[in-house]
Amino acid sequence: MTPKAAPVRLSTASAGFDAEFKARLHWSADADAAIEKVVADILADVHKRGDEAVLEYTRRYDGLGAAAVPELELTQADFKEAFDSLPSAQRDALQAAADRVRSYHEAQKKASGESWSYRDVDGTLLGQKVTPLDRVGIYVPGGKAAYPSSLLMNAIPAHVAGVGEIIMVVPTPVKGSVATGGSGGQSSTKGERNVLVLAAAYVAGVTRAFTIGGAQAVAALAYGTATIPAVDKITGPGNAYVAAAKRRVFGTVGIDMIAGPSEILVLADGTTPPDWVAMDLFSQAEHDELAQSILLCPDAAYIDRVQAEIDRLLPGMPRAEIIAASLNGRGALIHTKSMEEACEISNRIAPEHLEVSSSEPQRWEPLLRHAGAIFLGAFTSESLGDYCAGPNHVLPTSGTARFSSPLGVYDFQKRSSLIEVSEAGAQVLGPIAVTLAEGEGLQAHAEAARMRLCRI
Ligand SMILES: NC(=O)c1ccc[n+]([C@@H]2O[C@H](COP(=O)([O-])OP(=O)(O)OC[C@H]3O[C@@H](n4cnc5c(N)ncnc54)[C@H](O)[C@@H]3O)[C@@H](O)[C@H]2O)c1
Ligand SMILES: N[C@H](CO)Cc1c[nH]c[nH+]1
Ligand SMILES: [Zn+2]
Repeated sequence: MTPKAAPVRLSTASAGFDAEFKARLHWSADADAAIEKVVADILADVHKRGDEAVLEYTRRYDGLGAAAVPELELTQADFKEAFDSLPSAQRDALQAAADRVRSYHEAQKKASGESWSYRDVDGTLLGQKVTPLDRVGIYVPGGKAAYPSSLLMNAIPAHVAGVGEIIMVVPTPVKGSVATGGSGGQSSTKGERNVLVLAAAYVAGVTRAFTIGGAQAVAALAYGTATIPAVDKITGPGNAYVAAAKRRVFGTVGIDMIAGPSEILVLADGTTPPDWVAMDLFSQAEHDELAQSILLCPDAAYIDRVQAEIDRLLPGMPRAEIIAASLNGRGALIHTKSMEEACEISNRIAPEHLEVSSSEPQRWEPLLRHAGAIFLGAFTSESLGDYCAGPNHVLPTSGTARFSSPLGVYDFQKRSSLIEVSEAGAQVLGPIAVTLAEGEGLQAHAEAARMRLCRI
């Protein structure tokens, strides 16, 4: 029997609203002690024993047996074969999505990812040199579902940035292994390779790829092994083991972010068909029992209609159990006094995805300050952004949109300041530096500046 999904109903007019709202707001990324221990041990072991440890954990958690890590490497021929084997509709869709994601990120690079400089009147040059990372690792999740779209969202901006080598890791668990929800049964040499993921690697231009996952894959990328090259930065989403491992290797390598469960917030003025809104709430709820779907609306009768559509549509959903668990555990339908108040609450939540499901989206957009991605108007379903609109779908979650941004070309670049002081410029800057250096008691600094004075 299909479970019932009844997200909590809240009203900003009720006295207890603030407390109820806070209680279910953000997923806590607080360390789960058991996961932390497992991950710390895996990282230390891979650091010490390299390939041997990677093989052992891949057998234990993904049920995938191999005699040596090179057997776990996918080849360019595997990618091409997968691409060629796709039905033309899938091939075209993959290519179309990749083209749009590439165009968007090329525009992003043009707007904010180029070197720049200027000269003072005395000829001193100041600027910033932007360079791509040499080698990055992208984590493509593969435990419970396959994510070719996430592969495109990581590899394409890396490519556009000009990254030299893109090393992909993707688990290909054997059915019944721990990663697929089993208890880790028999090991086999045949994992579940997803054809669309391999084809996406072909379309996006991945350099090398290994069928490993979890903390052992993050460790291999961070520390390097005899077979797997160490990278400069690891990007991409993953489960709690992947997130804990990324947090721990930060410093040895860069990371993009720690992405928590998916979130969607729909800000509705009551003009969108309510079944569209119900399905949009489902679209993120179906990712994970811990995903969060919230509706904010000033029209109580409309909220009733959305709940009626939730009841009508849920039984037809293949992932109804997950959707119901997510909506019951973390969902909310919130009645606000006005759209203005709804915008204010949305800013407090700072959701990963924010849909402005309104006939006047441009009226509300200026009021919205914190969100990973903002989807304007009834036709802009969040799912279009997940696959093919163009912007990146790897976004800050759990309120971190207050201070961080979508994955982008800038995550695959770094910046160096450029300073070329002319002889005349040294006469202007020198006395300032001398005074400040002497104030700090740093004589060598002062002398270095002074030596360059008075030559003209
Ligand atoms: N934010 C985004 O853009 C985005 C996109 C796609 C997926 N996701 C999320 O990424 C996550 C993917 O999770 P997943 O599990 O399907 O795949 P995954 O690849 O992240 O994790 C699978 C790996 O976890 C490890 N593992 C599993 N159970 C373990 C255990 N008991 N002990 C030690 N290691 C263990 C295994 O090594 C396995 O290879 C989901 O939460 C999904 O919603 C997010
Ligand atoms: N919505 C997810 C990010 O929160 C990305 C995704 C991949 N496939 C479908 N959706
Ligand atoms: Zn999604």
